[in-house]
Amino acid sequence: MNRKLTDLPSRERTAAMPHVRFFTETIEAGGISPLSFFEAGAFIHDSHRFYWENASKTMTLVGIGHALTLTDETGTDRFDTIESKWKHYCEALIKEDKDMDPVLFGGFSFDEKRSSVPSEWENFSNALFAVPTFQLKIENGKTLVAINFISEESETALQFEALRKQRDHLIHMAQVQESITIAKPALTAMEELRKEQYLKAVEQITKKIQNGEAEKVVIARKLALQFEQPISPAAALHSVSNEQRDSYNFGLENGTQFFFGATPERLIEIKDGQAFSACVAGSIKRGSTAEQDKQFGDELLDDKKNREEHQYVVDMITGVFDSLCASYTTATRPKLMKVRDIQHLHTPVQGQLGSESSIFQFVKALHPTPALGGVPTTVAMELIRQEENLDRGYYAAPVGWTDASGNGEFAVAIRSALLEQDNAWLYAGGGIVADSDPIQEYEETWVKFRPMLRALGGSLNG
Ligand SMILES: C=C(O[C@@H]1C=C(C(=O)O)C=C[C@H]1O)C(=O)O
Ligand SMILES: [Mg+2]
Repeated sequence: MNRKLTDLPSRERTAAMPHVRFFTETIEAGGISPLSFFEAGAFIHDSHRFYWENASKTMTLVGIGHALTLTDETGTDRFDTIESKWKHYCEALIKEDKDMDPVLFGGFSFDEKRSSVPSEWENFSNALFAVPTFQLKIENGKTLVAINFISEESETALQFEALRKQRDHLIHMAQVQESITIAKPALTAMEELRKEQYLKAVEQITKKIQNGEAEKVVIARKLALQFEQPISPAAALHSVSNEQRDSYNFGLENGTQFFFGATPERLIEIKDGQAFSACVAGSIKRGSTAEQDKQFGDELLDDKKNREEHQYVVDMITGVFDSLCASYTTATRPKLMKVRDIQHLHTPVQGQLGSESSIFQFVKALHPTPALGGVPTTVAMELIRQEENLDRGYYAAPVGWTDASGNGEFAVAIRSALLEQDNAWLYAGGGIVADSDPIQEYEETWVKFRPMLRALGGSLNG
């Protein structure tokens, strides 16, 4: 019998949850691909899985099942609420040195004020986080699998033993699995939802900015796709993971729905006392030859409208770092970030954590940056609600993970889609400033739809 399971904590862990114990047990497991593990997870916990691959491809995380689910419906307090609940559970964690840290994975909705009009996002709370029952992590050439288990009962040995059997079964299935079904079912319909309203919104916002009501506002739109057959979450992830080698590739399963994407935009990473963020705003398409690609890139670096879109983001993110970090550094001018389908202006920001700061405090202070909201933030949010009139759900919102040591990373969930069986909704937007043009913005959204259209097998318009 495992020592940890009989070793009752000698003190009450927390006032709020006196009897809770949080067990974790890690083993090393060779020869598993993360996607096979994710797919094998469907036999155990279809409906509760997640996937995360960071942009530098140094770390992959997969979660199967929920050892703990944290949701929150309150508006502005949701970051604090999730953080304090998570901290309570971390105090009850019983862990040995060989065990990896359990992770809490999930996301927040873009807007804490959700529209009362029903949408495809109805089943997503303002915050939806979970500690997976089975956690796979691949990092530094090591594949680790953990069981996480939270219980209020005093006798847990039998339950834990049952979880070990499930874990072994899961690992076995992932190891023997033939390759994942990657066929892309035929697209049977694609609808541009409220295209005219989108064009009108961009025009209206541009006027309002010219009148001095705001400086920048991001406006988005959506596509609805229908396929001949259901697309499995594993197949969708297989595509993005192969096609988008420089992005954060993520997936969050919620019942029969799967929110996934390939985003180039880091919101915040906390690693060993350091904080890293990225200003990503200002866009141009990739060229079809190396020469043309460079020409487009140079054009973007010199473009007044795009530099303005970008600068608002730099000002805001450096402001947050100024208040939450002991010290920080940033480049004086943007560089180019090139991902498969698009190039962006990019300014990294890095700082030394202040004593009171935490990853959730950064998420709270940063979201929404003017890359997805606008300037001033509250005015921009009101204008988005009025003019865009779209339930963004988790599109453009923070999605990511944190662990019991306070490390973690959140990306901004753009270049994303919500998949449900044979239906998918795709979202894309752009930063509107005083000299924006509706048709050019419309074309920019087509470039931003490309990663998800490519992944799902839709036509690459625009
Ligand atoms: C809004 C999106 O992307 C954002 C808007 C950009 C722009 O307008 O240039 C660029 C990157 C992101 O900050 C999106 O991809 O949907
Ligand atoms: Mg733009």
